[in-house]
Amino acid sequence: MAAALQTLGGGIGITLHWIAFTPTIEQQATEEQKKKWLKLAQDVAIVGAYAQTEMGHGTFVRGLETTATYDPSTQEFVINSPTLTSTKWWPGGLGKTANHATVMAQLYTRGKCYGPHNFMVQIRSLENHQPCPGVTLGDIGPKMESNGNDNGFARFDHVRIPRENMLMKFARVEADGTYVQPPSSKLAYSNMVYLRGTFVMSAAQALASATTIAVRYSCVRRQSEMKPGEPEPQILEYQTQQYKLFPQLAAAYAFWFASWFMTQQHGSITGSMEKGDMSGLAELHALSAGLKSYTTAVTARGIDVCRMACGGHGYSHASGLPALFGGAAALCTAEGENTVMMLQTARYLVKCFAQSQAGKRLTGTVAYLSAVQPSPVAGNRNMSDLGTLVAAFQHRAARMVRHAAMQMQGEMQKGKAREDAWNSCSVLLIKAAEAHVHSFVVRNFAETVQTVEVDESVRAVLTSLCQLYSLYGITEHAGDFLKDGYLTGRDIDAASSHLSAMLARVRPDAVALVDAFDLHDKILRSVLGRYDGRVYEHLYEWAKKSPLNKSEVHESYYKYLQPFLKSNRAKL
Ligand SMILES: CCCCCCCC/C=C\CCCC(=O)SCCNC(=O)CCNC(=O)[C@H](O)C(C)(C)COP(=O)(O)OP(=O)(O)OC[C@H]1O[C@@H](n2cnc3c(N)ncnc32)[C@H](O)[C@@H]1OP(=O)(O)O
Ligand SMILES: Cc1cc2nc3c(=O)[nH]c(=O)nc-3n(C[C@H](O)[C@H](O)[C@H](O)COP(=O)(O)OP(=O)(O)OC[C@H]3O[C@@H](n4cnc5c(N)ncnc54)[C@H](O)[C@@H]3O)c2cc1C
Repeated sequence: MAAALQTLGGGIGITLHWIAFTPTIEQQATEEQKKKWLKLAQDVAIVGAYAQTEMGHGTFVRGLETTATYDPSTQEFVINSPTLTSTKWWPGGLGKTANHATVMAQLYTRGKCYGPHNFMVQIRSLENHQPCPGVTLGDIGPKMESNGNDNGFARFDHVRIPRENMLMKFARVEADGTYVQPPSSKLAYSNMVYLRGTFVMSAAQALASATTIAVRYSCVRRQSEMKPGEPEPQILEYQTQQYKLFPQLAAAYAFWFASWFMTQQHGSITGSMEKGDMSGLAELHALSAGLKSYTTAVTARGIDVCRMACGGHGYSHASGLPALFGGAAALCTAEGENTVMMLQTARYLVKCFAQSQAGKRLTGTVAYLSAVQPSPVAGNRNMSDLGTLVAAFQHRAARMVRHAAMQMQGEMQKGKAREDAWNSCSVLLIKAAEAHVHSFVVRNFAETVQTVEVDESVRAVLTSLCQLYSLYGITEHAGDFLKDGYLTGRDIDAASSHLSAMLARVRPDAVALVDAFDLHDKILRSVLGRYDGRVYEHLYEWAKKSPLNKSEVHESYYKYLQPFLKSNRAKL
């Protein structure tokens, strides 16, 4: 049933039921509430949306305007949309599919506001799917991509729900209206941390799909003459084509491994939180926010590189690449806009740097900030050694975090308020946070290829891929490594030479590396990326099925072109 709904498309969007609505019940409902709603959601006996974003606020959750006001006389919450901008706007499935929603609203009780909390609201009748009394629903209209998903809007006109519909695992409102504090006010945001973590795998899978399509097509496509008189080569023989595709292929593996770490971290830290230990929440938030931002941004850019590497046919929907790009572009905005998320990571790094300056030994993903020497030790480094490459990325990140933090401290010493100093250093802060996440991805990639249980021949290929990913990062951001002399120009030249060698070394395994993603044609939905490589036959068949080809002479000829041609000819 769920699969059927999933593929129904055309105005039916059940994705968010699975990735946001159901996990919110799992993470924010009490055991009692889970008994009431979780199985209904898991069996798709109800279909839900995660209704947090409003027309006027998506990023600034504390600025949301929807209200949930507790009425102790009836022990109900009154859900209301007080302004036009408080209209819930964007939630997937909200327009036409969902009959329930978890609604994020400002909680008021006894005349005081306690900030955003989640509430379960039935929005459509289970009998006839009509909107419930006081609820106005609709679709927000065509989008860049994913138009099968009915991202919708909702307005609430003093809709009453039982007190028990507030998801009360962390915070509670008693029958008399007493508010009971949660261990952390940010626990109401916990499902966003979870979802951001899943975006890392979504990015990896999207980049894996795009590189599968582009690498396979680059073995089918023959074009031009590499040597006069010789047959047209596979375009994958061109070094420029390898330089376009193999770093994206390496990034797909890097992000795949990063998502393994993210999943493990999320499970471990939320497990500790279940026992009351909140100490890991800040690192989990910073890591999920930074990884989500970094991997989705690189993925969206990488998919477009793959699209361009396929020439004209890459621009056709037959390739599957425009749709992949549109989906990946959504990942850059949804679940926390990328800039805002990277600034959250920067906020955590500045805090950790200050702790390190005060003598605290840092642990976890920021441990290197304590360990890295501020003064560079230039010298002829072995740029093919993974340890050397990891150390270079950590040095770069530590230097940039230190620079941004010191810049901010300097602004405040000149008398600027902290918020103003933050804003005037935020570009530096973003770059430092990106360097931090990049160094994490490189280190995690290197540790994974060195420890994963695979045949040694496979380890050798993965090691080459990790070297390629790291060397590409160093050459693309050479200035960051040269700035304090940690790497020399000779090191950068060596990195470029090794990168060229890695392109040639990965070439023989490129098809095997994309086949290893094991993406069925039905998932890839790409004529160019077909497993059987029969691109041209299927491209022609695909085009013939275009709606425009239903008639030999399209009706637009008779309506527009014919009279236009006629009147132009009459003037000759
Ligand atoms: C190719 C595949 C195609 C698939 C296509 C799919 C398309 C996408 C599918 C749909 C999914 C999308 C669903 C959604 O978008 S749901 C809505 C998502 N919305 C957001 O993510 C909102 C983002 N904004 C926020 O999270 C917050 O407003 C904020 C930006 C983090 C700011 O919060 P706040 O103002 O409260 O906090 P401060 O910045 O002042 O920081 C205060 C301290 O709180 C800590 N903090 C913040 N957030 C968290 C958290 N989540 N967990 C833990 N701690 C948190 C922060 O670190 C500060 O701590 P400090 O100690 O420094 O004070
Ligand atoms: C495909 C898709 C699906 C979605 N699904 C859902 C869903 O199911 N449920 C749901 O609730 N929401 C959903 N959303 C909404 C999404 O969560 C928001 O769009 C997202 O959080 C961004 O918020 P915003 O739209 O307010 O952007 P804004 O924050 O208005 O972004 C505009 C610009 O302002 C900048 N900016 C904002 N704040 C700051 C700051 N503090 N510092 C620096 N720059 C800043 C941003 O960087 C950005 O450049 C979806 C969105 C999309 C595109």
